[in-house]
Amino acid sequence: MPYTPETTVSVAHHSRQGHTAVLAAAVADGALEAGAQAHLIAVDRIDEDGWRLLDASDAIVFGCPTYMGNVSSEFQAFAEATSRRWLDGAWQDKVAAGFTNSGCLSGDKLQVLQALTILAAQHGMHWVNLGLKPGFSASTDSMDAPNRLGIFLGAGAQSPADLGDEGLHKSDLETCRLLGVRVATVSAALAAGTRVPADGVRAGAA
Ligand SMILES: Cc1cc2nc3c(=O)[nH]c(=O)nc-3n(C[C@H](O)[C@H](O)[C@H](O)COP(=O)(O)O)c2cc1C
Repeated sequence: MPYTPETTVSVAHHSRQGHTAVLAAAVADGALEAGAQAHLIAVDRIDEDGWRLLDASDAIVFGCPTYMGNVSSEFQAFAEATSRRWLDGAWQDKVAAGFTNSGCLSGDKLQVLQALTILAAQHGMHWVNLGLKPGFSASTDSMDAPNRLGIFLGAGAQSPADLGDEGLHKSDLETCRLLGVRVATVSAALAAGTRVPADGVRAGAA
């Protein structure tokens, strides 16, 4: 029986109009399905309990809307507030991943995912990419397939500016759910390789 330790995945997100919050919930759903505990933390309202949850998490998935081709100012305020953790190395070797939503199909989302990747790298975290082939790259493909926008670094989503949550695309919701599954799976594998289980026997041990 393989040793699969329970892991905790926190989704540290900002959302001003609610779209990104729904995507954050999809990431958390995926992590739960894969056997992790999951927490949703709105970074613009984070309190001491929220910081404690992040510090205790095996993985942190960062998410925010794309604003002017970059992370939202609320998310950036959170990123800067993590500098104490950077100083202490508190998030070193945690798993990280990211997602973003924008009004345009592209909207310069890549810049946001790169900013989130660099935040994770500064903390010494292990970045987990999306791990999905593009959903829509041939004339026979469907825009309903996961990763319809063909992004590899993390999950990218798009919702029309004049619509609320109902404007979120089912492909994007599924893409975020699958990111949550992947992060939880990688976190469990990493924990199995580094934590000593109660019975002292790891997967593959004689
Ligand atoms: C200040 C501001 C800047 C924005 N900049 C971009 C942008 O650069 N690219 C884009 O595609 N959409 C842009 N948008 C649209 C948002 O990314 C989009 O509405 C997103 O769904 C908002 O997420 P939220 O509902 O979680 O707040 C911008 C919106 C605002 C309010």
